[in-house]
Amino acid sequence: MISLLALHNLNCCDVLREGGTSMTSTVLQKIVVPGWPEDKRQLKIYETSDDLTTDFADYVAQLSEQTVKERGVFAVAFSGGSLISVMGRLCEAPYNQTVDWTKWHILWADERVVGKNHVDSNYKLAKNGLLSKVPVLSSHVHSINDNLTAEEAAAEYEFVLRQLVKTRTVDVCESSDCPKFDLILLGMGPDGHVASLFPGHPALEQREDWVTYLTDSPEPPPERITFTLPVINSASNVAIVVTGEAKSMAVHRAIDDVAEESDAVTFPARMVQPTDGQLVWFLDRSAASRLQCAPQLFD
Ligand SMILES: O=C1O[C@H](COP(=O)(O)O)[C@@H](O)[C@H](O)[C@H]1O
Repeated sequence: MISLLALHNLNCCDVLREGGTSMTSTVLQKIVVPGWPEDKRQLKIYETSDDLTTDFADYVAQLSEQTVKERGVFAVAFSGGSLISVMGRLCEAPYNQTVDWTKWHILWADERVVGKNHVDSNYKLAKNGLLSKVPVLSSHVHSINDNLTAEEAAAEYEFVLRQLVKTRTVDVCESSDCPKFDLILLGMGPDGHVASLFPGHPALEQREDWVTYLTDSPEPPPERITFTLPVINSASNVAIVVTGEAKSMAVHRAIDDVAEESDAVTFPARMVQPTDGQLVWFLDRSAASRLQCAPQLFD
């Protein structure tokens, strides 16, 4: 694994190069960025997608174990897209045996307003790719009601979330009064969208509701619901998983200090900044290939 402990607002980077002896014999590099607490923001870059999926599975399994010890449950929000195939490693040994799946409560950070059997359903993707292969309790899987309009589905999903917060199945963030998920898992589109928060879309500005809706998503299908930024940024842990060269420019705009000034407040992935929680970016080498904060990786 090539690992960077790198944070936003990079001015100068103190680069430590260490000999790595992981299973794939890659080199470990750390970029320590002044001004950012190392324990709050991490950027991890992997030589191969296999390295990434294994380390990501370790990360999720460790958070699950630690949170179940502390709270008795693990409240996690999934996204759809390529993230689910990365999560596939969790269905394999040792994770399928060692993770306490019965303590997981699963919601979706975003969902397409289509039937649960529809090819575009994020629920269906997760069910086929993970949930049908591990002993998660069906009563702990909180998917949207697919018989409603997008507006109704968002309102009902927020109601479900409020009930889970009342019972502290999902914790509460004291400072924002928002749900405080133990872990929110995000992918990122080539345009920088996370969950279904797209650049320039009013849903990105929503600060009141926990769950909002779109009927004009720039990417099909048009009708979606999504967690709002305050909910994402209130989580204890947020992971953003990005692979492939096609997203390298978006990765650069989301992370590098040289990104356009306006990106700081309009580029969705860059706006994921947990207030008190921890953020980890998981990138493969291709996705990281335009990162200016780490050119030495690609010498
Ligand atoms: O539309 C969506 O896209 C993003 C990114 O998907 P990816 O396949 O490019 O990784 C995804 O995270 C989100 O859940 C989904 O609804």
